[in-house]
Amino acid sequence: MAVGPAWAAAGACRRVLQRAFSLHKAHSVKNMETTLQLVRNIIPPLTSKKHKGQDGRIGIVGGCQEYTGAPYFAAISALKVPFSQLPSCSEPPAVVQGPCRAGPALSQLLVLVSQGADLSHVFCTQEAAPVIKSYSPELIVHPVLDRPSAVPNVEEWLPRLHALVVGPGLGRDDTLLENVKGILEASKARDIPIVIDADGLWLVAQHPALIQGYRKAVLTPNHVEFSRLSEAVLRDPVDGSDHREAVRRLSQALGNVTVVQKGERDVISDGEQVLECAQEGSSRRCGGQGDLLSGALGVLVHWALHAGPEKTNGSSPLLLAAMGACSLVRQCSRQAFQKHGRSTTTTDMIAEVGPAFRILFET
Ligand SMILES: NC(=O)C1=CN([C@@H]2O[C@H](COP(=O)(O)OP(=O)(O)OC[C@H]3O[C@@H](n4cnc5c(N)ncnc54)[C@H](OP(=O)(O)O)[C@@H]3O)[C@@H](O)[C@H]2O)[C@@H](O)CC1
Ligand SMILES: Nc1ncnc2c1ncn2[C@@H]1O[C@H](COP(=O)(O)OP(=O)(O)OP(=O)(O)O)[C@@H](O)[C@H]1O
Ligand SMILES: [Mg+2]
Repeated sequence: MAVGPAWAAAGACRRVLQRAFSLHKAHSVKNMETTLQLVRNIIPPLTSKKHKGQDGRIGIVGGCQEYTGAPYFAAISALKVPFSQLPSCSEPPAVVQGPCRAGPALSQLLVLVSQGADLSHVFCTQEAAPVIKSYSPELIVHPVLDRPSAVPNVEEWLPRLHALVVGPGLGRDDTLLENVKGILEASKARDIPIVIDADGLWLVAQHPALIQGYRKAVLTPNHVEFSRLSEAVLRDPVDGSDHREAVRRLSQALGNVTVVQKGERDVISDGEQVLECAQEGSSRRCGGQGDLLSGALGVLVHWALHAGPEKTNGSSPLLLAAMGACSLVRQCSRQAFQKHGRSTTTTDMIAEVGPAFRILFET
């Protein structure tokens, strides 16, 4: 075989590409670390002065006859995202022997730790409610979504909710979707941050005006949901060769609604900036990981908007929240996979939320 100039040129080209890739990688890692530092800023401090519910009451709109797991995963992950800025000691909270900073007494500290991230409400159909309740006594479950009075029933709770996650396990029944339209309108009127996932994205693809220009919305499409949305909104097929530009375009076309495209790397944009989350996760692709992301994101969106510009240093709060939630889920996936390998399920990942949070945000 002739090994001549063509081979040498190919080698040189490969080296240039490798170098470019590693530079890009190093740059992304640096950017990610800078962004994660800002994410740490938005996490509310743990104090004994706060009351239950003050750091996040999250509502999940979803759960029907077929899907009860998805709203449970979203709600329990919202509940498990812990308060941060715990005592500056290395032990995990479960084994904290006493307050490490002058502050709350041990009993108070343990109460606060065990509260996790306050309260999670699930608004689901009547059939789904007892099932979801039976998964966890910690969730507050409202069997209202298929009632004619669904919208006013949910509206009653809106003044007490800090963020809404719409879509996990919602299904595509027309009556339910019609009710969810009303819930979205009512939530927007109250300026409540909204994370939209799964069948909520199906609804948005049918009616993009529902969310158009609402700057407190974050959409979290997977690969298929992203294509569906892009085709509905941009009316042309997705350019698979440039994920970053595709996500930026969709966000911009929706009036700068934040979009998180989940995948091998998560691509996040508010129509202006584009971030990538390349936190190491795992190759295990069990169902429910996206639900974990949407629930955690509900909490982080609230924290980010609440933190104020001095904490976010001019960055978009929703981009920071998205970067935080994506990193957290991928870290959970990595840790769960280290323990359970191919048998990892989303339940194993939920058990990692606390430890993963500490590794990412409390170091
Ligand atoms: N335990 C529970 O209760 C859970 C309930 N869930 C709930 O289910 C509802 C429907 O949600 P969904 O994600 O299954 O949506 P949908 O549009 O029907 O797509 C399905 C098809 O799309 C494809 N596909 C998917 N991803 C892809 C990818 N990355 N790359 C390529 N293809 C991909 C794939 O097609 P296939 O490979 O089978 O041809 C798949 O079959 C929703 O309410 C959700 O919350 C889930 O949250 C999970 C846990
Ligand atoms: N190829 C991949 N490699 C590593 N991580 C991935 C990959 N694809 C998705 N993820 C991660 O898995 C999580 C869920 O993304 P996924 O695309 O599975 O969502 P989903 O399809 O909506 O999940 P669900 O089953 O909950 O509906 C995200 O945090 C994402 O970063
Ligand atoms: Mg999903």
